[in-house]
Amino acid sequence: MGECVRKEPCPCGDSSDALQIYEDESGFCFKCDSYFSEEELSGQASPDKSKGGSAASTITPIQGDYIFLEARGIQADTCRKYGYRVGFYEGQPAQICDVKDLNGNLIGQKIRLKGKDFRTLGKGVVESLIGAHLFSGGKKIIITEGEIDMLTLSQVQGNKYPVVSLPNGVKSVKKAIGNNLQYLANFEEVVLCFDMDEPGREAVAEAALMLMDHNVRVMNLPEKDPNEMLKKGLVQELVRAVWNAEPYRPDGLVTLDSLVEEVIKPVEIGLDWFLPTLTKHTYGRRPGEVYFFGAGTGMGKTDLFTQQMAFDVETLNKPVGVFYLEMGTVEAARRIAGKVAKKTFHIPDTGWTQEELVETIRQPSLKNRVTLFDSFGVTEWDSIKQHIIYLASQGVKLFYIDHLTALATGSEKSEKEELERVTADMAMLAKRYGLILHVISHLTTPEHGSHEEGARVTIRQFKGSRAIGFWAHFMFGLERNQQAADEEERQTTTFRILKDRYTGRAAGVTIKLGYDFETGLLYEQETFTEPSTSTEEEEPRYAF
Ligand SMILES: Nc1ncnc2c1ncn2[C@@H]1O[C@H](COP(=O)(O)OP(=O)(O)OP(=O)(O)O)[C@@H](O)[C@H]1O
Repeated sequence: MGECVRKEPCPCGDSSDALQIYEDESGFCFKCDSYFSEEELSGQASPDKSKGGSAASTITPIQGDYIFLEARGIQADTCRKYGYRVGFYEGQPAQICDVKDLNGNLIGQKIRLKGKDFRTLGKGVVESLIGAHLFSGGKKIIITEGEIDMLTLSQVQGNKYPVVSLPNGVKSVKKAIGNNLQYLANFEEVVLCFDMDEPGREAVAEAALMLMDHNVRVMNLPEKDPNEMLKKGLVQELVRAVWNAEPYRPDGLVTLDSLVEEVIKPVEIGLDWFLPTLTKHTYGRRPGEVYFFGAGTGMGKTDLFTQQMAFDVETLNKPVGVFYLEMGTVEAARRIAGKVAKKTFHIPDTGWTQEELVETIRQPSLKNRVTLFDSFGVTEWDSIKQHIIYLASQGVKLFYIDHLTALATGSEKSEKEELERVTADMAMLAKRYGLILHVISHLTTPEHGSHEEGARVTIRQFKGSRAIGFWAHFMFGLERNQQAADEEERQTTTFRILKDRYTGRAAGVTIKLGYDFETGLLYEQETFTEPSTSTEEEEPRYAF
């Protein structure tokens, strides 16, 4: 570089002799803080920013007029303040916004053509914050996603307070904010006001991470963006949103304070089981929970499931999704109808008539509320999960899956690994969509005796017990001695609560169930009866 040999006007457009030319014909401008090589000054190359300073542009600015942007509700004065004009670009009507560096030198322009077609003139634009040259520091600065929102927020505050825009929407957040961290440190608060959509929220998280050393606040709007609010006349609400901007907090963290309203509501009782004693001990079934049932073979797991879903559709009026992976849909439908009609429609010659079957199966409560999965041999969890998500989108919240063990076959992973994956995924699915999943699991052989002859069911006998034990909200076991000499004993099932995550109190509770061959129904042998509550208000239930 060497000595300054003369002074000249800078290409940044400053007319004074701010550009010092050195012996090697390179130069430095004290106005725009830019270094220019000899080639740049002789017009052969663009400025080298690595040597410090910003890249003053040599673009030929597009001209235009400052007018009232009627469709947006933006006044001409606001446009003038930010250099936002209406003119023509390449023969098309265009909105043109000047982009200046912090010294006020024009470095480029943003052009908005019809149909959200944006053009950028000038290289440094993507690293700048539009409008930043207007504000050197202060209490707070708002950063918007685009120029129109910037103009909107400035205008609703009387064009008195700092508002700047990302140069190229949310995709420019990294460069524009990363390049202006020092500038933003001149403000006590940085308020982010990006669009209220997924990309906007992601950009907030990205910006907040870069602005960790700054005091970051985030605006929340009832509409998609500030200009939408201005167009709807929600000016006061918009100004209020500026003042109500909240400190940035990553998703997933909530203060107790923000939960107070929810917490003080009465605790809700879940959906009833068909077994009153079970409802009493579990406080019902809650959205987001997964229940696992284990028993030996032929013990009545599917039967119990079928009775529960018949209760759901008939008594609770709730739709159900049925995933019986080892039973045909026709047989499953007959069994569900049987539970509703108290007839064993799946067994011939048990005293039911064809008319009864037809009448039952055509009941609106049944035909409209039961959706069965026709597996065609498909037992992959990922496919079944998609069907569950689809049904959830149609309003089905109660699902019955018989059985988990079938879902773990056919995977490249070991059965244990696959069971762990599927079980964890089920729990996430239930939580995410607020579903209730009832899942049957097979058992390993007990150390002593046999399940089919009444051996006790324990948690560790469930196939995939580690994962099930971890993710299940409740685990239940069914025990019955199918070989007992006494007929009543053969039919009596001990329903055992093995795990209770909700209160911990029900674990160890057993309920004796009898089985009526005529109706094909399970029933509690000693039903728990609630003391009379006729004078009390009804307990709140999950709106489900
Ligand atoms: N307590 C009971 N007493 C007598 N029979 C019962 C009892 N519970 C269910 N059953 C009958 O036993 C048969 C087998 O029941 P279910 O298919 O429900 O058993 P499961 O445990 O699901 O069998 P699997 O291990 O084969 O899946 C059914 O016909 C059912 O109606």
